[in-house]
Amino acid sequence: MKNLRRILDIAGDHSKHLYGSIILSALSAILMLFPYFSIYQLITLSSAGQVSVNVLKKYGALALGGIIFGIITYFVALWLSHMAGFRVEKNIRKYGINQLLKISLSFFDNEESGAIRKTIDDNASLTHSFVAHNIPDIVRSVVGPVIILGSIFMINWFYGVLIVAIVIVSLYLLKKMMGNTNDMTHYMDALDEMNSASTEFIRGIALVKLFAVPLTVFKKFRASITNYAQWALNYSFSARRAYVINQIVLELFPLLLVFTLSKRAMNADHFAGALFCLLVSSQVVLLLIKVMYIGENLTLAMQALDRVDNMFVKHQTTPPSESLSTIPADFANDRLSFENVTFSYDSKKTALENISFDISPQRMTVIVGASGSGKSTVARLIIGAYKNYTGRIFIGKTEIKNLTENQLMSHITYVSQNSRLFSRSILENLQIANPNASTQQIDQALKKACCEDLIAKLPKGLETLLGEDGIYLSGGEQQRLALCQAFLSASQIVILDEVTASIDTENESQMQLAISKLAAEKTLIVIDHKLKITKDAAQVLVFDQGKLVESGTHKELVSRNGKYREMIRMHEQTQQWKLGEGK
Ligand SMILES: Nc1ncnc2c1ncn2[C@@H]1O[C@H](COP(=O)(O)OP(=O)(O)OP(=O)(O)O)[C@@H](O)[C@H]1O
Repeated sequence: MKNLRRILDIAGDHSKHLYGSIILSALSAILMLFPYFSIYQLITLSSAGQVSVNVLKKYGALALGGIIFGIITYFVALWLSHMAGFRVEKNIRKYGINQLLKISLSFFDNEESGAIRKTIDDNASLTHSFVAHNIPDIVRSVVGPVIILGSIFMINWFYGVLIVAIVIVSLYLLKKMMGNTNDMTHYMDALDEMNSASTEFIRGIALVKLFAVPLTVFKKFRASITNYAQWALNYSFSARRAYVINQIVLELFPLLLVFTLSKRAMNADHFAGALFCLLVSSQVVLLLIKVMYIGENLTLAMQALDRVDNMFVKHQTTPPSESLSTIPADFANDRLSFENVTFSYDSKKTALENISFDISPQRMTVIVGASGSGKSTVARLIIGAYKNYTGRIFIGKTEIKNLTENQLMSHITYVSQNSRLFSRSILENLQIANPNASTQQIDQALKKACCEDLIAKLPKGLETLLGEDGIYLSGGEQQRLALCQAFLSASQIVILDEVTASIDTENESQMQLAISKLAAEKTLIVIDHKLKITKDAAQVLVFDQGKLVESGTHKELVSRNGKYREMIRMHEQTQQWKLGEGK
């Protein structure tokens, strides 16, 4: 009942379709019993010699009518349950997307996008099929046996008691057959893990072909299949004893009935009653077996709902205390400062250690360092993705721990090297950064972001739909449009995280030009390993193994014989090697 309530809540205004489906399924179960009732009546009447053509026609019509209307009402019930099922599926997806919008940014650091989509999609369609197909079946499987039992009691109380005893034992065994719920949870987890590993496998198959590597590199996929097989086996084995006993118990009633009949003196009335009970008892057996399978689907559907819920639980953002969050930070004019900040993603390794620095408003700060030195982690802490650091991060006098992610993100634009556009028109994509931007503002932003040539070559300019007619933009072009979004947005702080990392030289030079224009308007923090724009920066922060080892202007840092100078020297060397190779 609790589970039904949960599904009705998700169905929302379509719950009335579900109620309709339940009522019609019950009606269909009753109608489908009419043929048995007709047979019983005919045998009883024939023993009294009262069967005429008219009586035969009457009960024949009753049986046929029961079957026809039973089928029709069942189809209508299924139609209604499908309507409710689709709404439940839609609402679960909607819930998933709403949760994604509310969830902490750290969530996306830890979960693969493919796995998130699969969890929402798979579990939404699993719940859909339960609502659409299994709910009408559950109703029929419950109503049918109740009516059958009632009529058996009316005919012969002894048979009634016998079958009730069998039903009680069988229900107990059915519950046992659901198996160990713990095994079931592991089984579902293993299934999910295998699904995402298979997606990864399919994605990587091109690399396997290109480099002719053996398939054994997909150890994770193999391990996930073995793990799934193990849990599938564990789960099935945990139900096997109850399953076998239940099958025996369910076949018991017809056997006992035949046995009892053979012991009694038989008159026509007895014969009619016994035949009726024998016929309908097989229905009870069939329906109970159905309950057994549906019961398993119910557990799966409820676990599917739990899985969508649980995916988000540990990343739920906690709102800061009301009094502190209302203190306004002036993102345009205040300094951004780290005071003795230490942070680790897990207990194994410290990602940032005792970091302190000041970033001046409306200036460009460039963060450099080797891979894994902690550059992106600084950005993630500024946008509030993680709050479990020690030390303090301020914008002006406001500690950012006391601001919600939404408050922070409405003032900060974060562009990463993975920023991608939606499959909508370019204009719509740009308007995401500022829904009220005028045509003039958009034109200006395109100009500043050096995107005019990019738009000019598209068939419908700004109205061009991405993804349609095979129109796609390269990663570099998408990054340039992301910069245009940064110009358009009202954010005063812009963080560019390795935006030029994997783009071609033409896009890169356009972007560098755009970045220098952006630096004139906003507080700009650029994470860059190519060391190409450090000369224009007001400040360069040099990171090494989670520590801030140097800071200053490019000129100051070059004059010191430190880490930065070493990086520049190595960078120049690699450039020369490249040139040498080309000769
Ligand atoms: N989500 C995460 N969970 C656990 N550890 C992480 C996570 N993200 C980063 N790290 C670790 O934290 C350290 C700093 O990572 P970070 O991404 O900040 O480095 P980075 O300097 O930006 O490197 P890159 O230039 O390669 O992006 C590294 O040791 C990295 O392995």
